[in-house]
Amino acid sequence: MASIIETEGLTKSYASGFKALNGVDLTIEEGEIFALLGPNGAGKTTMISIICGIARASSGSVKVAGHDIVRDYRGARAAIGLVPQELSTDQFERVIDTVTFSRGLFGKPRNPAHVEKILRDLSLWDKRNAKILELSGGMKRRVMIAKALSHEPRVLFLDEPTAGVDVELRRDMWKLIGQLRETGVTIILTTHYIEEAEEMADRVGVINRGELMLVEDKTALMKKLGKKTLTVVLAERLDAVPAELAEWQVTLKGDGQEIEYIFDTQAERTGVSSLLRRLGDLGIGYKDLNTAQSSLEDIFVALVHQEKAA
Ligand SMILES: Nc1ncnc2c1ncn2[C@@H]1O[C@H](COP(=O)(O)OP(=O)(O)OP(=O)(O)O)[C@@H](O)[C@H]1O
Repeated sequence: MASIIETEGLTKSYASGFKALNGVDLTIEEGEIFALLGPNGAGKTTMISIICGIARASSGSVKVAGHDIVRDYRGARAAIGLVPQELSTDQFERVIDTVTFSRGLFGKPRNPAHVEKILRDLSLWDKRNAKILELSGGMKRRVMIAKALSHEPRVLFLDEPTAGVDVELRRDMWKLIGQLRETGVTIILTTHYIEEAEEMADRVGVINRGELMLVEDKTALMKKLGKKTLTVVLAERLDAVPAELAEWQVTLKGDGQEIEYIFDTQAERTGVSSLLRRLGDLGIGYKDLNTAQSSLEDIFVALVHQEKAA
């Protein structure tokens, strides 16, 4: 795969002297969905703003589709569609007009067929003549995406696409992002919702205090850093965890019907077989066993925690 965005040594110090980004090197491959995860104030918006040419880096460089964001701003910017966190569009304007106008801003010739396609893809065609203020929150967000796609960008930035939306709408948005990817658009999203990265992303970058702590393939990351939970479904319920199981630090779940044991998949000894042997020695029978991978959330919390401790 070819890269579509390359940042090198990206650093941003605000006028206050605060360093919001500190030497970020990142390459985004064309066609992938990349999730940038980080706590509040980590530097996500700062990073997007610099890549999109809205803010200037203090040092370092950004290339978008081969165009330097400073020396060839127009070329770089034309390759980018940005869906900002906040809705920013004239409330009294009609849907079709605002999308058509956005396209014009990039100097692209009128293309009603393209605008129609976007509106249809985003299920906004029936609402094309509605004023923005007449739309639901979810529709307004989709209008923002339609605007960002109006000039046929190769990369779409979504800054917290589902912040503050209900679960159903969030799922719709995920589906939509998946469909957009099918069209070949590279998608970069920032999010606080780990499940969003887990659900959507091909690769994940974790940023904290202006530094990119890791960039990794999502599944590899979950495997590498993840822990697993073993649930032992007991033949008979227990009132308490027997003292003989203390070394595994198991917990009793499901009203005493299950024992839960968390283990490190990478450890030389996971403790699983010794735990099962001990259960056998104690005459504790079980009906079923299952294991589950821990979530990206656990990984993320552990990472940020580790860094704080350091
Ligand atoms: N114009 C500015 N002047 C000074 N400091 C700023 C400015 N803009 C952002 N910052 C600081 O830079 C840091 C990174 O902010 P940024 O908005 O990039 O974080 P974020 O990761 O997007 O956070 P959130 O998830 O809360 O949106 C924060 O500490 C913020 O206070």
